[in-house]
Amino acid sequence: MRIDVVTIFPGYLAPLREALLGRAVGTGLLDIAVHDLRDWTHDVHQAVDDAPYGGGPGMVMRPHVWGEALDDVLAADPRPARLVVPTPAGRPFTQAAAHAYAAQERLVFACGRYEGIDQRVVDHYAASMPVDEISIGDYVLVGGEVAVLVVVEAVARLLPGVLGNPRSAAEDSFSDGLLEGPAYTRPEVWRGHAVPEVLRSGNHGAIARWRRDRALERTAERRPDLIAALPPDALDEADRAL
Ligand SMILES: NC(=S)c1ccno1
Repeated sequence: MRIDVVTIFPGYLAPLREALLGRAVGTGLLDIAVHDLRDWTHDVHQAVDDAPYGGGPGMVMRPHVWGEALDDVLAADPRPARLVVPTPAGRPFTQAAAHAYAAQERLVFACGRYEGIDQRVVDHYAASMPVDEISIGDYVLVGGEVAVLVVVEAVARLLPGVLGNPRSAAEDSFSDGLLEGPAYTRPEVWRGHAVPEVLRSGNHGAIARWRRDRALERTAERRPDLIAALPPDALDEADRAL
């Protein structure tokens, strides 16, 4: 997979070269290119924003700079790309979306700043390629860069070969529509808190049942919306008896 990120703060994306993502790049599983939007400005001030039509606070990022940048970035690789624009006004980015993105050959991220990118940029490219305006949560950041780090990590870990144990991704929170339950490791007792006995029993059936029950309880308590969204056949008789 190739990932391009266009931003006015390339340094914000440095973590993409670290740890798991850095190894994925090093082994060729991931190809990441970060581009400075200001490289496509032509004025001495390298202006990328201007006052909003209709008035209001803040500045809006100028369409012609973005158009020149995205034209060049998209033309740099023949693989079909999906343009992804993080914005508080976007559709929620979910684990399902992460899996969908992991199947893409190429993702191009446009990082907005200020009050965002002139809407005509999204509208223009949406006429010729898939474009997603996505949000990582109901809060407002200073720009899209941090959201890109979140999305790229959520996607990259799903790529074959990136995680040491592929079962980790298969048993993620949300993989079965539920939150993951609690996890424990040694020592058996820590500051008077003992590991649940069933986890030390070696009874794999009982352990699986206990883990499922704890996941159902946690999800019902913290995210009842996920329970409500489960398909009718998702809960078996034992689940319903909980
Ligand atoms: N919530 C998201 S994705 C965002 C982007 C910029 N500010 O907030």
